Amino acid sequence: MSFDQDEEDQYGPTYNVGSFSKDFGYFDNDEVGTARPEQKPRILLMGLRRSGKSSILKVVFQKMSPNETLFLESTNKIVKEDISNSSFVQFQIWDFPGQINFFDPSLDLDNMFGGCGVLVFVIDAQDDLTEALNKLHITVTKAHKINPNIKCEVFIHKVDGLTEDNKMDVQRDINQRSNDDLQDAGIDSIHLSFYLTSIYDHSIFEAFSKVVQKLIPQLPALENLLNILISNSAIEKAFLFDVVSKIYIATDSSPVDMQSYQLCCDMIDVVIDVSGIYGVQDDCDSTAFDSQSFSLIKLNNSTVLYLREVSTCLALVCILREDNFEKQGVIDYNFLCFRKAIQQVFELRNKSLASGSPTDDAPPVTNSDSQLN
Ligand SMILES: Nc1nc2c(ncn2[C@@H]2O[C@H](COP(=O)(O)OP(=O)(O)OP(=O)(O)O)[C@@H](O)[C@H]2O)c(=O)[nH]1
Repeated sequence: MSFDQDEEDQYGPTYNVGSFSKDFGYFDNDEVGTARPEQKPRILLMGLRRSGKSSILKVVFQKMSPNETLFLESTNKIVKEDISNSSFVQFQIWDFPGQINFFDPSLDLDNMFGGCGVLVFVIDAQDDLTEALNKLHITVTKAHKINPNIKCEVFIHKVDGLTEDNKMDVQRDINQRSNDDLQDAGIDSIHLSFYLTSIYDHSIFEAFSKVVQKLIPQLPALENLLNILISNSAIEKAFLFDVVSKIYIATDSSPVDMQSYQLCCDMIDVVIDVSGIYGVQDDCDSTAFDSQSFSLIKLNNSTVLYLREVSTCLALVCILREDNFEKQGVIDYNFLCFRKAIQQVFELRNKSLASGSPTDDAPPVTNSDSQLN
């Protein structure tokens, strides 16, 4: 695998996001049911100028380091980014220029908002909020009028510059004012979700994980499978990761704490880096990983991090107590059942993509396959 791609290669439209390129050979691509661009769900990134939209896109999906975003130029036209990392992670992101004017007659709002899955509105928490809140109100009301199914997510961004108390105050303020504006306008059918984000920590990855999950109709089936896996394997927490972007597409239903998520992200970094250096031999067709690949890290607090490859660019990362890992055979057997079930969900999704009809169907999930502990 080569890390020395030139700039153009790195950020051009054909760039395969992340240090984890497909030619790495981690996975075989047979399972990727690639959707046509027009079939892909769409995420719109909107907000005032300099609020941080392009930085978010570059940091999460193009592995730009946060410091490099200081040199980003203003976006002056809509930038469309195709994300096709795995069967579940397929969507388009449209990055809008901050100065977009919804009253400009040349703008095709129907095309912009119609058929769009999620609208992410970015607010710079370190800037004056009034203008941002006005723009948020105009944007969500227009979007909702055209597409009542659109999900509206608000990133309260650049919170790295705020103290913990300040963060809470700003979130409460934005939540209150934006909902008051909607109520004053007599609109109560728009639900806004709020996230505190920064590109300088994992918060932006966590927030984007939740946004992407809203585009995955099979999410309840994935969560159910993870619940069954952890309860039968004495696992504390399990994430299903898209290893390219490090967003998690599903987790079990126990609450996510930031520290566990960061630990799992760091583990993926370690695995990718070590594999990138030692995994692939030059001029050789052999791949760094195959379906038997796994990684195990023991921490000095009697906790184990366990990573197993699931399918194309998807990995299961679990956190469990060292004592419980003594029954690794049971965990591995349960994992194989889990992977088989995930593949069935994949197949169903691919079938629905091929027929062009989106479906919420997922195979019935039972825990009869999993071996009880
Ligand atoms: N402190 C801090 N700065 C950030 C963060 N995200 C982005 N920035 C900075 O904000 C500035 C503007 O970022 P851009 O990504 O260009 O903003 P934009 O919303 O795309 O701007 P337009 O293209 O003009 O609409 C850059 O200098 C970034 O480094 C963050 O989480 N924290």
